[in-house]
Amino acid sequence: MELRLEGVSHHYGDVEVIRDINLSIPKGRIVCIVGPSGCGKSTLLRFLGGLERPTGGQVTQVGAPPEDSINPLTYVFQDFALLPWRTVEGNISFILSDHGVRGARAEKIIADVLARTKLSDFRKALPKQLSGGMKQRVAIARALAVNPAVLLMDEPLSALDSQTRELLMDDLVTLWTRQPFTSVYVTHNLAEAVRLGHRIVVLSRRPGQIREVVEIDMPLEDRTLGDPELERMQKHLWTLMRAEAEAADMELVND
Ligand SMILES: Nc1ncnc2c1ncn2[C@@H]1O[C@H](COP(=O)(O)OP(=O)(O)OP(=O)(O)O)[C@@H](O)[C@H]1O
Repeated sequence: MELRLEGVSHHYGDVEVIRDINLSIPKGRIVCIVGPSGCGKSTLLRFLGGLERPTGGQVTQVGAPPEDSINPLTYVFQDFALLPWRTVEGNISFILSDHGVRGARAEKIIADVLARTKLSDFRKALPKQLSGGMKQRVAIARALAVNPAVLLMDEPLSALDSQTRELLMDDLVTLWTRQPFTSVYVTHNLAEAVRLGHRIVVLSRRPGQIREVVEIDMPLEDRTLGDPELERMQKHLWTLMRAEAEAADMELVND
């Protein structure tokens, strides 16, 4: 299944937040969306997930989700959003049960996603016993458990320290390499974008418009920290964003 945004625009009251976005999210690819604060990244993600409708244009799903997809459009948020009173496996079984998946089928899925996210030894732990990085692994495991057609990630690593971010990026690359998934990944962090994105969409500040779409051909598993080609890409992205970021910063200060 692919997602497409066609001529998408949006106003909140009199405020125009997004203008004429045309974008496709190809199957099996990670599309990163970067841009200054308030340019509409999270709003676009809500449109893609069907949580909100744009005031103009269309969001379309092309093709059917995989037959075994339990929840075709699934989010991962910055704040993990785990249920504190449920264990790691309890957090995953809760979502599965909510979609009618219980018993042996749920057990099999839980064992699989815990193994894929290196959490098998932590299945009985409570969220409060886990580090931030482990909590986000649980949130990723929970999202993968419903086998989404498109995984919608909103700043998933922003609450983590830089070392933990590196580890989680490695994990995401390993997960994708073993079993490619389709994802839209919103981030402020350009290093994350060049590490994880097959396609990077740079938005201008409000109203968010596409300034440039950067494609990176290098396989994800070859993208190592400090790679000169990736650093060059990152610099290019920063050149595009710098003036917009400065203007957005001033706007916030003046608000
Ligand atoms: N429900 C709402 N009602 C009114 N304005 C909103 C609403 N949601 C978002 N906005 C405004 O729309 C603009 C885009 O917001 P959005 O959260 O999508 O931006 P963003 O690029 O994700 O920002 P950030 O990088 O700071 O998270 C912002 O100016 C925001 O204040």
